[in-house]
Amino acid sequence: MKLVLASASPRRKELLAQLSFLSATENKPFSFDILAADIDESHQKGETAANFVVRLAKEKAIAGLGLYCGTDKAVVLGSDTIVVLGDTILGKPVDEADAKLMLQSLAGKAHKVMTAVAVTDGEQTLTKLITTDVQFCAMSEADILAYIATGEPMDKAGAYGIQGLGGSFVEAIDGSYSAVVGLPLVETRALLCEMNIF
Ligand SMILES: Cc1cn([C@H]2C[C@H](O)[C@@H](COP(=O)(O)OP(=O)(O)OP(=O)(O)O)O2)c(=O)[nH]c1=O
Repeated sequence: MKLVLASASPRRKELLAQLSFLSATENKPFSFDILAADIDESHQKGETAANFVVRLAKEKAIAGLGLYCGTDKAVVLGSDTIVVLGDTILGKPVDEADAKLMLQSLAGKAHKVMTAVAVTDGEQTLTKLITTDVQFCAMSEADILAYIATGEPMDKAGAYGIQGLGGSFVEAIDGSYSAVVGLPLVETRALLCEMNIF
């Protein structure tokens, strides 16, 4: 059985590699292939944030299985992360002005980070949704501009990375740190166990 990560995210690659060292069935880390599954990530009218993020994770896994060309049977993992502030869903900023608006809206407030993981082998598709509460400290305009100037916000949901410089603005977190970074370790490991990867 081949494990395939359907993701272009370097964070997801690192987190899955971390899990691979805990493989109980063999005395060596399991290997996995990586491919980028490009899907339409637009939100559908009326769709809840939870349904949206789970749907995207599933679509990435299923699209990844369609792209996989190997001869072994594959289990493909897809994941998606969004930031939810009240009724507003924040994905990745489209440009710096968008990043500024996102950070201004998050500053001094609490929001939720939702990460969904899906694994599929073509016969069964399993999903998990993890929601984490994150409290941001107040940010001045200068803080926001300085942070955007580092470039870090641009490829991240909500325009920040808790694992990087953005961690300086995170006052408190209640939930899964790895899920905020992009791949919840405990739940992903459980899904991979269910698919007999561990
Ligand atoms: C909130 C937050 C998000 N992120 C990242 C995780 C995801 O990579 C990204 C959200 O975008 P996603 O669309 O979930 O993922 P992606 O486009 O980077 O990768 P792929 O779809 O190919 O798997 O934001 C952080 O790295 N740190 C954080 O603190």
